[in-house]
Amino acid sequence: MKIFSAAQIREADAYTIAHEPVSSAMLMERAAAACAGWLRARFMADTPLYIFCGKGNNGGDGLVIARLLLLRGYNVEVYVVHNSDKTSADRAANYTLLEKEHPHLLHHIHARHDFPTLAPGALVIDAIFGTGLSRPVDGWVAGILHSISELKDRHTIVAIDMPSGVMADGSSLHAPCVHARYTLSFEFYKLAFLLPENAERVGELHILPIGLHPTYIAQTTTPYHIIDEQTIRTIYQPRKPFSHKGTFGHALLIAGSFGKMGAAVLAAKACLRAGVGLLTLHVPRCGYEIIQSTVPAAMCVAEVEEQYSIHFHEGLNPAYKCIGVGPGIGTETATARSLERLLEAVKAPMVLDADALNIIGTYPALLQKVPKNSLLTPHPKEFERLFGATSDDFERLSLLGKKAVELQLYILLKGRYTAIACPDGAVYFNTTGNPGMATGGSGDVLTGILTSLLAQGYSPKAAIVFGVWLHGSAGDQAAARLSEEALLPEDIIDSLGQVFIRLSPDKRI
Ligand SMILES: NC(=O)C1=CN([C@@H]2O[C@H](COP(=O)(O)OP(=O)(O)OC[C@H]3O[C@@H](n4cnc5c(N)ncnc54)[C@H](O)[C@@H]3O)[C@@H](O)[C@H]2O)[C@@H](O)CC1
Ligand SMILES: Nc1ncnc2c1ncn2[C@@H]1O[C@H](COP(=O)(O)OP(=O)(O)O)[C@@H](O)[C@H]1O
Ligand SMILES: [K+]
Repeated sequence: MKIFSAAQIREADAYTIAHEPVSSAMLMERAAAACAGWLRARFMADTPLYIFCGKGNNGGDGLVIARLLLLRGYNVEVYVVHNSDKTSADRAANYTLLEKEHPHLLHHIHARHDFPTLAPGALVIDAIFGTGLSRPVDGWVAGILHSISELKDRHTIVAIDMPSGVMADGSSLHAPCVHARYTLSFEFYKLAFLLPENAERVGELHILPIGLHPTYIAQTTTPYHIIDEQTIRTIYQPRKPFSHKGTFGHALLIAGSFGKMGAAVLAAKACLRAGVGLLTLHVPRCGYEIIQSTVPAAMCVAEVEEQYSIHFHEGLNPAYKCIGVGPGIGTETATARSLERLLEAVKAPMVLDADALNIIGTYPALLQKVPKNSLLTPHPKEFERLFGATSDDFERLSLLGKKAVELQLYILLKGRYTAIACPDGAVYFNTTGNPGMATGGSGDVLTGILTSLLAQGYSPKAAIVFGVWLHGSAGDQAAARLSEEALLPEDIIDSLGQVFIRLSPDKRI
C-alpha cells in the first residue's frame, strides 16, 4: 500500500474527479459519510456533539458530518473557526446548506475567548485543518488547538483526516496540535502518522476508504509503502513436496556471551522456526552446553576461550548461506576485532544486530566493510550510535533512507511502525506487532527470523520485508492468546507456525 504526500493526495482527488462521474462536492460527501457511519456505529445519538470546522475542505467535511448526523437525530453544535477570510467553494456550499436548515446550531470563533464550555461526556470533532496545512499554526488559532487538546481527559476527541496542526509530510514536533483519541483518515496512511513524535496526537488510527481512483494509485510512484498481507502473500514461498533440508539453506548465528546466552537461544529457536534447513551456532566456550541442551536441532561450534577468536572466520564453512551476528556478543575489543575480520572475509549479505551494531558505532570505519545488501536491524538508540542524533523523526527518517542508499544496505529502524530503508531508496513501514513485544529478547527473535529467510534463498529485500511482518504478526497472535503484558519473546517464536498456516490456506486444519 502506497503512502502519498499531501500534494499527491490532492492530485488523486483531482484525478478521481476528472476520470469518474464524481464531483469534488460528492467526494466530500463520501468522505463525510464514511466518518458519520463510523461515528454512528460507536456513539449514541444523545451524546453531546461539538464539531469544530475550519475554512478549508477539512472544515467542509465537518459541516457535512454535522448535516448527516442531524438527519439521524444527533445532538449537534457546530463551531466555525475563522482562521482565514478565504474559504473553499465546497465548504462554502455546505455552510450555506446548513445555515438554511439549522442556523441556530452554527456558532463562530474569532478569538480564543469564543471557545465554548462543553457539556459533560461530549464528543468533539476536530475538522479545522487537514492535509492543506502548509506551516505550523500560530496566533489565537493555535490557542484553539490547545483548548481542544485540553479536553482530552474528559471528552472524546475525533480528528477528521489529520489531527489539526499535524503536517502530513514534515515535522510538527514543536507545533501546536490537537491530541485526538481517534483519527479517521481518508484512503491513505500519511507519513506523519507512522512516526513516534505524533503518536499522542493521532491516537487510534482508522483509515476509511473513499474510492479514490485506482489508476492514479497504481501509476503514481512514492518511496514510502505500508507492508500489507497481499504483498506478503506474493513473497512467501510455500515448500515444495520434494524439497529436503539442503533446499532451505545452512545458516550460521554468532550470538551470546557469558550472561547473555539467552539471546543466542532465542535467535536460534526463531531461526529454526522460521524454516531454515540447517543451523550452526558459533558461541564462546560458556555457551556450548547451553546450546546443545536447549536447541538440540542446531549444531554448535564453541570457542576455546570466553571471547570470540579473531581467527574463527578462517574456519567458516563455505556452505553457510547466511550469517547472522550480534545478539548478546558483547563489545569487548577482541570481539570487535573478530567482527572486523568476519566482515572482511564474508561477501554475501549478512544480518547485523545489537552488539555488532554497537561495535560498528564505536568503530565507524567498519561500516564500509559490511557486505553490500546486508540487513542492519538497529533500535533507535543503536541507530543513533551508528549514524548520529537527529532533531526530529522526519530528519531521522531521511537520514535512514540516505544511509541505506549511500551504503547499499537494508537498514531497519525498530519501533511501533518499523521502517525498512532499502538501497534503491524505497522505505517500507510495518504495521504488525504490538507493545507486548517491547520486552528484552524480541529483537533477538527478529535476527533469527531474518537470518533464516536469507539462508533459505529469499532476496535481501524479500527477507527483510517478510521477516519484519512475520515477527510482528507472530507477536500479534501471541498477544491475542496471552495478553500483551504476559508476552515473552519465546511466545513470538511459538506463534510463527500459526502465521505460516495463515499464509498457506491449503494447510489450514
Ligand atoms: N482526497 C481527499 O483525501 C479528500 C479530502 N477532503 C478533505 O480536504 C482536506 C484538505 O482540504 P484543503 O486543501 O482545503 O485544506 P485544509 O482544510 O486542510 O486546510 C486549508 C485551510 O487551512 C488554512 N491554513 C493553511 N495553513 C494554515 C496555517 N498554518 N495557519 C492557519 N491556517 C492555515 C487555509 O487558509 C485554509 O483555510 C482533507 O484533509 C480532507 O479533510 C475531502 O473533503 C474529500 C476528499
Ligand atoms: N509498541 C510496539 N509495537 C510494535 N512492535 C514493537 C513495539 N515495541 C517493540 N516492538 C518490536 O519488538 C522488537 C524489539 O527489539 P529490540 O528493541 O531490539 O529488543 P531486544 O534488543 O531487547 O531484543 C522490534 O522488532 C520492535 O519493532
Ligand atoms: K482535522
